[in-house]
Amino acid sequence: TLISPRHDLHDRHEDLTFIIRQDCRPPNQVYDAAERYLPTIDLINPSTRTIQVSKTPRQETVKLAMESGEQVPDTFEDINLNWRYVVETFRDGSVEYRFELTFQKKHKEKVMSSYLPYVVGRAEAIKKEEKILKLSNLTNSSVDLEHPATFETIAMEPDLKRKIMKDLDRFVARREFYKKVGKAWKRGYLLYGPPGTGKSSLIAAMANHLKFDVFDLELASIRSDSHLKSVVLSTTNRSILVIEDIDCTVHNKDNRFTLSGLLNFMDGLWSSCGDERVIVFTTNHKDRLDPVLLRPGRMDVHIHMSYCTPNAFRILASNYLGIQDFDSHRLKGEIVGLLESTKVTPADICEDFLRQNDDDVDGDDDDVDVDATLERVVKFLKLRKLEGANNVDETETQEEEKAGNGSESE
Ligand SMILES: Nc1ncnc2c1ncn2[C@@H]1O[C@H](COP(=O)(O)OP(=O)(O)OP(=O)(O)O)[C@@H](O)[C@H]1O
Repeated sequence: TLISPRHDLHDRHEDLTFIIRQDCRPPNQVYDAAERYLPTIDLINPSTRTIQVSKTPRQETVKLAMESGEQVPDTFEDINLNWRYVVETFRDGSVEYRFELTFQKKHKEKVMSSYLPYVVGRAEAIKKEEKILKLSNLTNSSVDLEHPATFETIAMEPDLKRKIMKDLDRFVARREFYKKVGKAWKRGYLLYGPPGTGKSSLIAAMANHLKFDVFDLELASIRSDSHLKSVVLSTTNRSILVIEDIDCTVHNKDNRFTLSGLLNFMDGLWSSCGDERVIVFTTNHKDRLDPVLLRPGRMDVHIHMSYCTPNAFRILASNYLGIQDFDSHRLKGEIVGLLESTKVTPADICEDFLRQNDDDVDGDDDDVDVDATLERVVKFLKLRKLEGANNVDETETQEEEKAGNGSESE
């Protein structure tokens, strides 16, 4: 129906409503902020009829959220505001999610310049406190990252672990430094090592440590520079961008990416993504990467994820079997010797430990027979050694090194 302008002018409204739609690319920050902020004001008021309640296994408390059609009042300084949440399904099956924020028109300026920035700021602060992180593969909507790996549970050399945590902490604390030296506030990591050594677990531990979201950037689905740009723009600051298996990308069958295409991609990635980003590349074969990819500035820190070392084994034994005093166990020497001469990944060890639990017919995980378990581990390692006859070469230890000649400005 056409409404005549005259009619419209006579129809005066004291109230104004902002429509805040959920947009995916780039995301509507105000929508995301409202989603986080509103549960912090009392969602249940005299007019509330229904409310969403949820809790994931890792959340400590039950979370409330507005249900479609429900309203929540808020006050800011002397302004009364009303939030309404609407989910609308259209004939073509598409669904629109939106917040409607209504207030007296005369407060328009203040709402724009003070209230909405306040809401966005509060949401940012809440996000930093939240333990639940988002994991997104950039093609589907994001899901909560429920990966439980933390630096405490991850099995790797304690020294390397400390170095990585220190590097991450220093990176997030150095906004001013990056600004001063005119460097983009980003940090690139290359995680390399055989499958099952914990590259994905380390990424989750990094995200849990920094409380950053994780975006999995599937290189194979990138069609062009502009597509890359729009995908990268849809990711948020304070996030980890993951590009897995970069070696496969250059060497895959249909040759989708030439080396120069990949270099363009990486440079585009650095220049188009926002501040406070960690970019993680993973590969199972660092030796297959062209050295130009390893140039400083593209990947600042290289982390070798190695086969299971005795130190890593200690951590897994403590996590999975509750063994705190592995060093005083009679089988320690034999296990350490086998680990040092056998290529077995932490994932293999985890699997073997889980098998022990499965064999526990009482289903009583707390009551692990340590002796029997470690004896079985010895058997497993011996079998592995025989099967492979592929002993670890001397250089295969976990290490951390700076890219190139360490030219990163400090
Ligand atoms: N270093 C580790 N510390 C703790 N758990 C580990 C470690 N490495 C592997 N695991 C266990 O093995 C499983 C598989 O490991 P993960 O997926 O992290 O390895 P990956 O190196 O990323 O392998 P891929 O290259 O195949 O993706 C994990 O879910 C975790 O349970």
